[in-house]
Amino acid sequence: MSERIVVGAALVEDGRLLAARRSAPAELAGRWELPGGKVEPGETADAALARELREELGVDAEVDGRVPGEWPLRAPYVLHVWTARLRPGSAPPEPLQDHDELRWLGPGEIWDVPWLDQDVPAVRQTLAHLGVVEGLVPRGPVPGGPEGPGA
Ligand SMILES: Nc1nc2c([nH]c(=O)n2[C@H]2C[C@H](O)[C@@H](COP(=O)(O)OP(=O)(O)OP(=O)(O)O)O2)c(=O)[nH]1
Repeated sequence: MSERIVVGAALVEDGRLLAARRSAPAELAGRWELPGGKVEPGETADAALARELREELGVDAEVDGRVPGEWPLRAPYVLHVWTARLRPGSAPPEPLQDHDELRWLGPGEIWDVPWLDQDVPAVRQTLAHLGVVEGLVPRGPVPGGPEGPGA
């Protein structure tokens, strides 16, 4: 079966990254992810992400650029991450669909939430990317480093 893309947003505001806690399905509920969803046939990735953010969070977001890399999810899905920001005048994000809690995580808080296992390398790479463009850099041990989880 051919690969299908799930797009996740690195939505950043004031140097903080938005994380969303999944409410379903049961095996993913309670774990945190980058909001987003599946790219539908015929849809571009950035259009899909803007649509998902509108549906799930009620926001008007501008999708910027892709974070290099792709991360395997349950086959046939792979996760791509794009940076995004709220457009001026957008409503603040609310957990309307698929999520029951949202958190804006500052640089020292990124690893305070239990991300989905498969998101850990994606978030780590996203931080490295955002560190360059946003000054959002993690402090303390980084998962995947010598002492962290997800190595
Ligand atoms: N959105 C998102 N989904 C992720 C991430 N990590 C991860 O494993 N997933 C999984 C959860 C789901 O099985 C799948 C995405 O499905 P979804 O339920 O968010 O997408 P959707 O809104 O298009 O779903 P659907 O109900 O229309 O089928 O990818 C992530 O960081 N963001």
